[in-house]
Amino acid sequence: MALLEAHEIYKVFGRRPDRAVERLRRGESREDLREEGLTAAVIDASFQVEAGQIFVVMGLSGSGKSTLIRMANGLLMPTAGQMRVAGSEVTGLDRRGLRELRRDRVSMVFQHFALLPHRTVGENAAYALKVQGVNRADRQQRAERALELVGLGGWGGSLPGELSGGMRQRVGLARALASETEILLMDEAFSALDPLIRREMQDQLIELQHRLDKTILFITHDLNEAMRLGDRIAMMRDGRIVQVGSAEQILNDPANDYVAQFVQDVDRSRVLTASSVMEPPVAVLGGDQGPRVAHRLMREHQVSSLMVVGRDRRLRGVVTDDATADAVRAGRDDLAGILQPAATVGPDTAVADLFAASADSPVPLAVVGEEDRLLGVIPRVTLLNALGAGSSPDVTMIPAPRGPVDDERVEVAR
Ligand SMILES: Nc1ncnc2c1ncn2[C@@H]1O[C@H](COP(=O)(O)OP(=O)(O)OP(=O)(O)O)[C@@H](O)[C@H]1O
Repeated sequence: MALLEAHEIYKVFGRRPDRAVERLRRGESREDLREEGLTAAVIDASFQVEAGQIFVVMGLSGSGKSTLIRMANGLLMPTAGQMRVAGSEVTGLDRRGLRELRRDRVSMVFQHFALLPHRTVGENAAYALKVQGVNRADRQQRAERALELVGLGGWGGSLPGELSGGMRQRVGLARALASETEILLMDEAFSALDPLIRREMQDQLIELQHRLDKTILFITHDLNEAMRLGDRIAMMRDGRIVQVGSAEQILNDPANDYVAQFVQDVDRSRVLTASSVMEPPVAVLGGDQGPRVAHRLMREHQVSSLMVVGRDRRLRGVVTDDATADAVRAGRDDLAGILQPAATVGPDTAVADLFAASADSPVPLAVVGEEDRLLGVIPRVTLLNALGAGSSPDVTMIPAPRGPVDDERVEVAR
């Protein structure tokens, strides 16, 4: 079940917003309403965030992102539609329910969170806990733990003025983490930072998310940030969500011209991963097969190398046609001596890093999952195409087969 779910949400600012929603539902446009001084900030937005995901809402200024995220913790109430957080409907909560929601379930990090300048970093990190009435010893302990998580262990006694911008942002993050809620809302949290520090914070957030398994709703107007962080991304335009998908889906299959135009300058080679350019191997060789079978398979499939997997599907290495032909001529009946180690990458390796990983090897790159199980191969030609992926829109995209190599292909070799 989704941990956070928005269902057909509308938010209209201005007089008689309910009637405005009816008009929008009947097909009137945002501009029609604007002429009358009404702002349709969010229009018919639906999405689901699964537990443990980073869900990014991305859009230009004024597209409705902040309004949307504020409805996830009840800072704003939808004009129509439902927002459900951890099974409870935010719209239906009274003041006390909302207080509990913000205390126990959802904390928020802002772009410019006001650190209290005369309070120490530790007191700032513990601030939300103090407001919640957590006792002093507990809040100190939780704040210290949170500061350590963001790399500020030992800074608790300093004043905010003694910290750099990036460090202050970490205090804001620590403040949210100290609440120990399962959901974090982050509104342009890194937008005020220098590019290098921003990247560092993004890396740290990804790392923290892996470690703490938080569910994060992250707002940004920066597409590269969205692509780096988002397990899923909702693209907003003029109050509407125009596409929801993974970075790869949005790059490879933009829902409309607007999204296509938006993503055209993205460095694809950094966003696309090995799993999006790999292909299933035409055939693989069982580890207990000999050079004869290898030779026949390579001829049949007109390939010059074969990946060799054990019965457990783990990659054992690769054999080439030259070596195999020699072994057949020499009358050998096992692969010993001709099996070479294959160059391998994980499915999440960025396309930009594939070429280095191939170590200039003439055989395809093997993509392996957990325990070295073969997921697919990336032929040289794809690698060369993918190298130009940063600049060329027509990089070869091959649908990613997920999971292990299918049985049929392994059987060929047996
Ligand atoms: N309290 C409000 N009263 C009236 N209009 C509002 C209010 N809050 C937001 N709006 C309007 O709603 C629209 C969406 O604003 P919102 O702040 O959600 O967009 P955004 O995508 O977060 O943009 P930004 O990145 O600039 O904050 C804008 O036209 C904004 O002017």
